[in-house]
Amino acid sequence: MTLETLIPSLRSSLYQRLDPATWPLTARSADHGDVAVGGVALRELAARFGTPAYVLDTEDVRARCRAYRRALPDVDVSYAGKAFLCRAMAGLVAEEGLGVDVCSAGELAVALRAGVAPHRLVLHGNAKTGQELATAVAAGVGRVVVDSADEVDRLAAVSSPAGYVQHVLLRIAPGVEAGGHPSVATGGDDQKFGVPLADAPGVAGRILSRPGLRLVGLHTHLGSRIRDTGPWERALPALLDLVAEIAARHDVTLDELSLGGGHGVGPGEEFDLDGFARRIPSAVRRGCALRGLPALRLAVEPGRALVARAGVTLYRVVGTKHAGSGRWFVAVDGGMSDNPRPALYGARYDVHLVGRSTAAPWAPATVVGRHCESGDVLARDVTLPADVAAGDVLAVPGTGAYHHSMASTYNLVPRPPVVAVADGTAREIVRRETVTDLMARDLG
Ligand SMILES: Cc1ncc(COP(=O)(O)O)c(C=O)c1O
Ligand SMILES: N[C@@H](CCCC[NH3+])C(=O)O
Repeated sequence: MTLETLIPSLRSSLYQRLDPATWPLTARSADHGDVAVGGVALRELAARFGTPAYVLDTEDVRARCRAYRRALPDVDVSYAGKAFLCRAMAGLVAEEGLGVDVCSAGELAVALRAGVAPHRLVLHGNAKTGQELATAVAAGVGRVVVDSADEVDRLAAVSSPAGYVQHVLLRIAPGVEAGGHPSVATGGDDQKFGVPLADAPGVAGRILSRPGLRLVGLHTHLGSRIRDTGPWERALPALLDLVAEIAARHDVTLDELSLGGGHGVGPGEEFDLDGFARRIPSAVRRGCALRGLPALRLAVEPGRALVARAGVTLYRVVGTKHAGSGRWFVAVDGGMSDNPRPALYGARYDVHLVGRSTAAPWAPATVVGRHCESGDVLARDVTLPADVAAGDVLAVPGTGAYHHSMASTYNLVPRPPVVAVADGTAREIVRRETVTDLMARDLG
C-alpha cells in the first residue's frame, strides 16, 4: 500500500500534476479531466484511433535529441533503434542530426527506407547472421560492432568481395556490472555480449589481419537504466589500457570509443546527462594523454532516454471487479502484449483516468490486461477514482521505449497503432495491426 493510497487527498492533488519525469514535455491538463499531448486531447485520440494506442509526442523526442547534441557537442550521438523504430522515428532522429543503431535486418531496412544515410548507421548484435552482415556491408553501414572472435571471419567473408573496407568497432565486456535489472546488465564477465578484456588484443589482431576490415575503435555498452557516471568511470581505465595495448601490440592507432547507451529515465532513474558531459569526455582526454595516446572520438547511443517519456499508452476499461481477496481489478483492452515490461522486469507505471472529471473518492486499484495469465498486470496497487468503469479511458505515461518494439501478438491480439502528435495534429505513423494481418501469415 502506497502513501498515496493511504492519503487519498494527497493522491488527488498529485493526480493533477503531470510529473515531467514520466509525461511528455508537451503534456498539459485540459478541460473535463483530460490531458492534451502535442496539443491534442487524449480522449479525442482514443475516440479517433481506437484503443489500445501508443501516442508519441514528437516534440518531446526532438527536444531530447537537441539536449544531447547541446550537452555533448563533440560526441557522436546515435539513437538505439531497439527502443522504438519505424520510418517516421528514424527520419526524425536523423533530421535532428543523430545516427541510428540497428541490430537486425528489419531495423536496418527501416532505417534505410527512412532515408538515414548508411554511413550514419551502426550495426549491433551478438548473433548477427551471415545474411545480415552481408546486407549491412552491401548497404554501406558506417560501423559494424564486432561482438565475438568468430564474427570476424563471418564479417570478413562478406566484406572483401564488396570491394571496400568495412569500418569496425570491437565490443568489449570490461567486467563492469551496471543496469537497473539483471536482464539488462551487459558489461559484466558472465553475460553474452562483447569480448572479455583479456581476449580483446587477440580479436583485434584477427580483425587487423583482414584486408576487408578496418578496426577503428572500441565499443562498450554496460547496461540499461543507468543513472550516474560511475559505471563508465570504472570501465574507462581498462578500456584505455586496452587501446594502448592494441597500439603497442599491433602498431595501430584507434580513433574511436563508443560508450554505448543505457541512460535511465523516470523517477529515481533519471540519467545525469550534464554530469556525463562534464566528467566523461574530459576523463577520456586525460586518460589518453596519460597513456601517450591521441584523443579518441567519443560516441554514445541512448535509446530509452530519447523516447521513453514521449510515449503515452491509451487503454479503454473493459470491466472492473472485486476479487475474493478484496482487490479491485480494473481490466483494460490491452496488456502484456503491448507492455511486457511489468512481467519481465517488475516495471511500475502510473495510470491516469483521462477524458472526464469526477468527484469520486480514490480507491486502491490493480490495472490488468486482457491476456490469459494472472501475471498480465499493467499496474499493481495504484489509485484510481472509485467510479472508474467500462468505457473510461486510462492513460499510462512513460511508455515510449521498449513498448511498441517489444509488443507481441499473444492470444492473437493485434498490436496497437502509434499515433504521432505535434502542434495540435495527430498522425498514425504505425497503423493498427488487424486480424487480417495475423491471418495473412497463417498458411492453413
Ligand atoms: C548496444 C546497445 N546500445 C544501446 C542500447 C540502448 O539502451 P538504452 O535504451 O537503455 O539507452 C542498447 C540496449 O540496452 C544496446 O544493447
Ligand atoms: N528491453 C529493456 C531494455 C533492453 C535494452 C537493450 N539492450 C527494457 O524494456 O527496459
